[in-house]
Amino acid sequence: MIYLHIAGVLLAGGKSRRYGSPKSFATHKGIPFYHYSIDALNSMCDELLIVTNQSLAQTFKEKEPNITIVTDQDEVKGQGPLAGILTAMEQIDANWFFILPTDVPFMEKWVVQQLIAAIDTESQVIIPTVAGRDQPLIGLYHSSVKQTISQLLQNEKRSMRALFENVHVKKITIDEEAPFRNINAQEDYFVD
Ligand SMILES: Nc1nc2c(ncn2[C@@H]2O[C@H](COP(=O)(O)OP(=O)(O)OP(=O)(O)O)[C@@H](O)[C@H]2O)c(=O)[nH]1
Repeated sequence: MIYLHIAGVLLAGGKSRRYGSPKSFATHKGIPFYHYSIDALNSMCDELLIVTNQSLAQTFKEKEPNITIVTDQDEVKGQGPLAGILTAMEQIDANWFFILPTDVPFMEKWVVQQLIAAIDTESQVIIPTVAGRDQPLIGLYHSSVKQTISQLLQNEKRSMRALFENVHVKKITIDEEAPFRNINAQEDYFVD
């Protein structure tokens, strides 16, 4: 078996316009939303990285002194999730990058485990499909997609769809929907 170095990456550089205040630090059961993603990645990954923006970086540093915190690279700053993924790939030398967004407070470790178990030699991106919808911000990105992301952003193509048209994507169907609930606006957050 070949040893794979997997970096866990929290994407937390968004603006939370719809939510109205930084989603990362909103709480579920007294714990900040972002921490559920960190918990799911921790122990499944060889190292952790938080990619955020200038206005949140200091708070993350205070809350997580043992995790490396970076902000989007200047050339791609604020260009959305692909900017965060590219920044992580420039920062860390890993085979795979497990990406999670900051706004999935019902995320669970088994999701991370299941996707890592799907790693093979052909795929470059491995994402879940849940209730018929792809979840592009929850999944594994191989280091070989870095150049493609860089080129897309240089051409101001920021969508995950544009990336998926250019790389080998493997989709894993997952039946349980609960861990994938993401919170965009205040009304999205409720506890059953
Ligand atoms: N590093 C980084 N992460 C981002 C960027 N844009 C969005 N994200 C993250 O990607 C995930 C999904 O973001 P969205 O909810 O679509 O966008 P958002 O900016 O956080 O929220 P809205 O302003 O309401 O659209 C979240 O975890 C964001 O923090 C970015 O430019 N850089």
